[in-house]
Amino acid sequence: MNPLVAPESSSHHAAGGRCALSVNVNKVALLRNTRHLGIPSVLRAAEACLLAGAQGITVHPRPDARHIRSQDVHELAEMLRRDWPQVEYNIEGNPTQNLMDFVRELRPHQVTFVPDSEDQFTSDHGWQFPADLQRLAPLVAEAKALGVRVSLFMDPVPEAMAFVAQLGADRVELYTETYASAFGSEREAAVLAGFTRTAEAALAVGLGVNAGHDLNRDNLTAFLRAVPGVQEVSIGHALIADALELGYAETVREYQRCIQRAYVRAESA
Ligand SMILES: CC(=O)[C@@H](O)[C@H](O)COP(=O)(O)O
Ligand SMILES: NCC(=O)COP(=O)(O)O
Repeated sequence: MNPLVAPESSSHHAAGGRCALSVNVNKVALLRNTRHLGIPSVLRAAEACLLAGAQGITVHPRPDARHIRSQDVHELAEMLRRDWPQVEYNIEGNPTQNLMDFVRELRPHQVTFVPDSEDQFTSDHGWQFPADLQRLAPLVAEAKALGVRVSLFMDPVPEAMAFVAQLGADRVELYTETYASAFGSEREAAVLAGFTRTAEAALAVGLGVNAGHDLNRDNLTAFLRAVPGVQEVSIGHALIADALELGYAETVREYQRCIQRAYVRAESA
């Protein structure tokens, strides 16, 4: 299969340089896997989200294939290459497990390295530096040599950003669960300030900033207002849950409105 790698100038940003929305379709596959009927269709879900204005598709094929399977990763790559050449394909996973085979074969636009164990319930932490430097260095270099943008899943620790830059990665994906669980509580402002400082540190060393995990329609706008330079959010669990009630198209439009609201205030301030 031809690689999906886009020219360096292709940033896959939403119009106007705003944060792009990448829809994670893991949970569609999770439901599909409870029968042998092929429904709901992962491909049709991705297509409906793209038709409604999503800028990217994210998958996290776990080694136990509990949701996204190897066949899904390949079929999505083929569909995006054929029908949606401007759409970013982001594959997440642990490069010391099953991820690099997908990277070598499909060369997606972006790969996000996540330090999950094989049977992890869901992602719950980022890479630790300097401890993870040595084992990540050749994997980052290999993905980069294949022309794939590399993002590292990171906790909001400003001091760690220099290590990511030292590795030659392009972006960080800030692990936002701590923000999501603090949202609406007295801890929210302090937690959010940690994300702001981390994004500032990332930008200062030349990294791009992505974010994801437990972002939703309630907490997304406030996050984007407070955290500078976020280029992409990947959202799955809440978005697919919303789509069960609202449908894919209305849900994607609603998340895009959440993103737009973050910029309207900034632009009119
Ligand atoms: C890295 C990250 O935060 C997401 O990929 C999240 O782990 C989704 O994975 P699950 O859908 O398996 O929870
Ligand atoms: N990288 C985060 C992601 O893809 C989706 O996370 P979630 O919205 O399912 O928590």
